[in-house]
Amino acid sequence: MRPDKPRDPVAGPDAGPESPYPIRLSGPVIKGFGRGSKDLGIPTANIPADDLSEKHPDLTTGVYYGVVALDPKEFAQENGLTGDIENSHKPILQPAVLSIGYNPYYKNTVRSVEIHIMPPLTQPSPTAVARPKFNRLPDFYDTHLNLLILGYIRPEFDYVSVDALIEDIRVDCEVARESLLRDAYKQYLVDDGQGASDINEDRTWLSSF
Ligand SMILES: Cc1cc2nc3c(=O)[nH]c(=O)nc-3n(C[C@H](O)[C@H](O)[C@H](O)COP(=O)(O)O)c2cc1C
Ligand SMILES: Nc1ncnc2c1ncn2[C@@H]1O[C@H](COP(=O)(O)OP(=O)(O)O)[C@@H](O)[C@H]1O
Ligand SMILES: [Mg+2]
Repeated sequence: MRPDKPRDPVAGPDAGPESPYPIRLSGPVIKGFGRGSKDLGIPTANIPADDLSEKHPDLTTGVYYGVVALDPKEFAQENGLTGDIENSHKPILQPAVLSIGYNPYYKNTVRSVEIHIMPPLTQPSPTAVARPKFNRLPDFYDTHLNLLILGYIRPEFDYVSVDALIEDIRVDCEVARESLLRDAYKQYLVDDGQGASDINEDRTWLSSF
């Protein structure tokens, strides 16, 4: 059960991702149990755990933050910065919070990798308030997704109620946002021309489909 302790506002070192991060995972968006939207009001794009099992078999289960991109050939997205429909070949890099594991509240028997895509960090955070409306895009099942995991937030827990689970995920969104807003992490989302070559490489990888 979740310990009754206050949560830290950020996770991971301010100086930037520390080994084993960043971790690259890819896959097509698959169907989960259909609970994210229906029970929680929090859609999560599920990808197969195969890539994780192959490349990082020892990665601990838990909640993480990072950056995702969706293949623009399969899913055309509105660019949050301009309001234009982005039909070009340039994918949009988006902040994300994710869960890797067995969802103890639901007692799953197979490990899932589930990603909630958050709105651009330039927009006000919808999850800064209690009982928020979580970010919702049009469905993009089967779309190829690239994910760069940048840091670990917490272990998975069981909860006394669905409301307690939703509230903890709301705080996860805030922790992910504040963590990604730090200078050493922002560069994974936005090319400011100052990024080190390894960060530029990771951004290029994110956009490669
Ligand atoms: C950021 C985040 C944190 C989560 N933390 C937990 C958790 O601590 N315990 C848990 O049982 N499930 C957790 N979940 C998983 C939800 O229970 C899961 O998203 C939901 O069951 C939807 O599953 P579905 O995609 O199969 O429909 C988390 C999900 C997200 C996005
Ligand atoms: N912000 C978002 N983050 C992740 N997926 C989203 C988002 N908005 C819409 N979706 C869509 O919702 C689907 C996930 O909903 P969910 O209720 O978790 O169903 P499932 O159990 O099939 O994963 C994703 O596969 C995606 O197509
Ligand atoms: Mg899901």
